[in-house]
Amino acid sequence: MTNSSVIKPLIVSFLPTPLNGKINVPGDKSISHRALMFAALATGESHITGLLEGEDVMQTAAAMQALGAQPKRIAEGEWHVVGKGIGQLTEPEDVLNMGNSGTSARLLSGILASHGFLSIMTGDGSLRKRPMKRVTVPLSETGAKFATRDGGKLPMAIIGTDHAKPVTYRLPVASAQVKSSILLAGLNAHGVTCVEEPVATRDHTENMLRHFGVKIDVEDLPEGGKKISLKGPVTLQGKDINVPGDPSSATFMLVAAAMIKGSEICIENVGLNPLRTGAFDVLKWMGADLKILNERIEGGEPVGDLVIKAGALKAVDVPAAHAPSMIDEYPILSIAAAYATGVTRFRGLEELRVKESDRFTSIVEMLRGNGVQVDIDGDDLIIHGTAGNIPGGGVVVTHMDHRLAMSASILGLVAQKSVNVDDITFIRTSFPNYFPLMNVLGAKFDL
Ligand SMILES: O=C(O)C1=C[C@@H](OP(=O)(O)O)[C@@H](O)[C@H](O)C1
Ligand SMILES: C=C(OP(=O)(O)O)C(=O)O
Repeated sequence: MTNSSVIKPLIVSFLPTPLNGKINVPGDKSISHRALMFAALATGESHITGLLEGEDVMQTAAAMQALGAQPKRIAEGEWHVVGKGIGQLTEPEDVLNMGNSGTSARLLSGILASHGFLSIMTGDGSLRKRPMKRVTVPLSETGAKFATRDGGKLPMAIIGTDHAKPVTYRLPVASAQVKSSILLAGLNAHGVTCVEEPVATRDHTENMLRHFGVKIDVEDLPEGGKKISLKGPVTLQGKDINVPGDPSSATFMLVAAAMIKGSEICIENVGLNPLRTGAFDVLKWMGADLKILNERIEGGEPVGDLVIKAGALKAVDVPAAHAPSMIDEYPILSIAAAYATGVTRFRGLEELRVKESDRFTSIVEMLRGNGVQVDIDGDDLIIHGTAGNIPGGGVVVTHMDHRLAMSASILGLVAQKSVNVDDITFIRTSFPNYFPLMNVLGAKFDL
């Protein structure tokens, strides 16, 4: 199901008792999407463990199946994929529905650009508002043709080509989805595909392509950022992949435990790719007692266990350059900032406007609607901390945005008056067992 027909509101009240315990969060969403896509493009079979079975990733699985690969669920989080090989996907019989998932839509567009058949892609009411031109413009240089609604929105028709030309492109926005989309088109293009990113973004595509046996060159640019190139066409060899816990999901629990007096929790086996852990730095800058234990490398990605204890939080000034490494964490960090003492400034948040909702505006509405003063200065958010006294008492409109819904639920646990979250259904897109896990820690959500 992609369009939520049933809306589920939730009223959340102050939690007077601490959070405690040890949990594992589900697999990383970014890595899970890539694991299914790359396994489908590989020659041979791949075995995936720890796969996130949230709705977004399940849309990717369904799309790869519709394109002729055979992803099969064996047990919880354990999947077996029979790949088709590069250039060997087959024309889908029906529209590919990407649901709420920008990553599925953008990355798959790249794959489809260099396959010589027609595909039609759509998404839910949130995804149909999100910009696709950021991928269709560079991907058109392969020779593929794109027809979109309303100047660059889904639904979109893609006429791919078996004779894709390699693209050279400098990203105008810091986006791992755009970077990945171009690199994936390059897998079946003849010649060198080259992407320059002015600021480094998550590099799971690069890491996992290497894991599947693709030679990929990454250079640091003298002015900052990176240049990534690969020479196509390539062959991917089926592999085993173990997906680490999602650091973006873990951050919800970390922020809750940092704020709720007397709490101490441990989250095991969390991905610690340095291009994903900006929020952990920010929590430490805010004075949170956060420790990373048992750091190790698993399946080419760093992982570790996170231990956090509640304590006083202070305001922070987060530079724009930090945004790509914590881009999905601003909604929950905005709650930490509202709870902290002092005035926090988050700089350079323009990319927040094109997520599942316009998160820039959604955050402002969530906080102001619950008695927190927020100022806006261009693309910067300025949050006036309440020193632990968030008034609450408001309604949070979540706009089909899972991260807004989870953030609002945590706001309710620490606010003085109950918070009414208008719809929690979209949480299933990235974190299906969010409420049960929070309740294991002692959150007492009444669903
Ligand atoms: O590549 C990815 O897996 C993602 C990249 C980010 O999007 P952008 O590339 O649009 O910044 C992030 O917000 C999204 O949740 C996942
Ligand atoms: C932005 C997100 O995902 P996507 O772009 O894949 O919809 C997210 O999970 O916060």
